[in-house]
Amino acid sequence: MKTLQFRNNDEMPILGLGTFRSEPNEVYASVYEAIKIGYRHIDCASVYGNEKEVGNAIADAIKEGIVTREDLWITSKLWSDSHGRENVIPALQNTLNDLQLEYLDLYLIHWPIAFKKGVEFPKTAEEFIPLEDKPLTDTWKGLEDALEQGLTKHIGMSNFNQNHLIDIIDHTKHLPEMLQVEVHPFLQQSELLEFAKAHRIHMTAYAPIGSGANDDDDLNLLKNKTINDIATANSMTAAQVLLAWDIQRGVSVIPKSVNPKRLQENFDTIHFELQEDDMKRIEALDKHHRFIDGTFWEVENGPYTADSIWNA
Ligand SMILES: NC(=O)C1=CN([C@@H]2O[C@H](COP(=O)(O)OP(=O)(O)OC[C@H]3O[C@@H](n4cnc5c(N)ncnc54)[C@H](OP(=O)(O)O)[C@@H]3O)[C@@H](O)[C@H]2O)C=CC1
Ligand SMILES: O=C1CO[C@H](CO)[C@@H](O)[C@@H]1O
Repeated sequence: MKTLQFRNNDEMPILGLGTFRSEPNEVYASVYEAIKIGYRHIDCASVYGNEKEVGNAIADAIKEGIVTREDLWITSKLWSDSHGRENVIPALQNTLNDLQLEYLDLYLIHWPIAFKKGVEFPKTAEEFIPLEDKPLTDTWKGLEDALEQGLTKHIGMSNFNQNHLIDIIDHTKHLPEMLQVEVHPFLQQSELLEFAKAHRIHMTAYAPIGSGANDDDDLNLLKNKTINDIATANSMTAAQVLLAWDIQRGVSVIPKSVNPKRLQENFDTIHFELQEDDMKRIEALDKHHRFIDGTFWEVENGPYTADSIWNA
């Protein structure tokens, strides 16, 4: 499998498994089956509420000799109620306990937003903490502590824009190595990708096949005519075209599925390559549309609107 190479020569499989909205009662089978298929990269987060079940699947796969810990690349993310240098390692320890691991391969700050301890999603303005009081640079120091203590091999961030990144890059001892953001043909993030590449920061695409959104046919990536025409011409499925497009741009993908057939279908993308013409046709589809639009951060008289988060 193609990999992304890190500064110390560690390699992350470019295709991994997502676990958001994989219910605790279905995520065990999804992760276990994925590992049997050949997935070696799993994307987790404490806020997904299923890390214990993910951990059970990983532990069983290791116990049964299907993989070793070293074969796997495990990513997790710091939730926003644990920003601040002193809160990072305790939060990471909880994740490690749940996942039954001694170390992560990659730990990310999930959002450039801080709120009070124990809050899952703020419902009032008072539950947020202004970044002036909990600067991202301070939280980043907590990730650096975790790195130096060997609790994670790499550190990075998610949902950060260029300004957030510059803030960290300008003040850090250990440079970030990964930026996880929403990427797909309707939100190509080309400028951010160029910026990241220029700073030797890899990019991972979340929601690479549209995050299950299917209310509006015009915004359904899997039903898009161009994607389906390319799929038919190349004996691929629409999902495989979407994943192959990211991979060919050097962007890692972490499609979520709890369905064995779709897990296999997504994994099989590694055998396909798109022609330059097809890449160009997909380039023309950008609509700057977000499936994870950040509206869930909007509360009455609160500090954020969806737009302000992306443009801060
Ligand atoms: N950092 C962040 O803020 C975020 C990170 N993420 C991460 O990225 C991962 C991927 O994003 P996610 O939002 O889950 O969305 P995806 O783009 O991976 O889409 C998942 C949806 O597509 C369905 N699906 C999977 N494979 C296929 C296929 N081959 N054909 C048709 N439908 C398919 C799944 O259903 P089924 O399971 O039934 O197959 C599910 O409904 C997450 O799971 C999470 O790990 C996601 C959002 C935000
Ligand atoms: O990873 C994620 C999945 O979606 C959540 C919203 O429901 C986000 O908070 C988060 O970024």
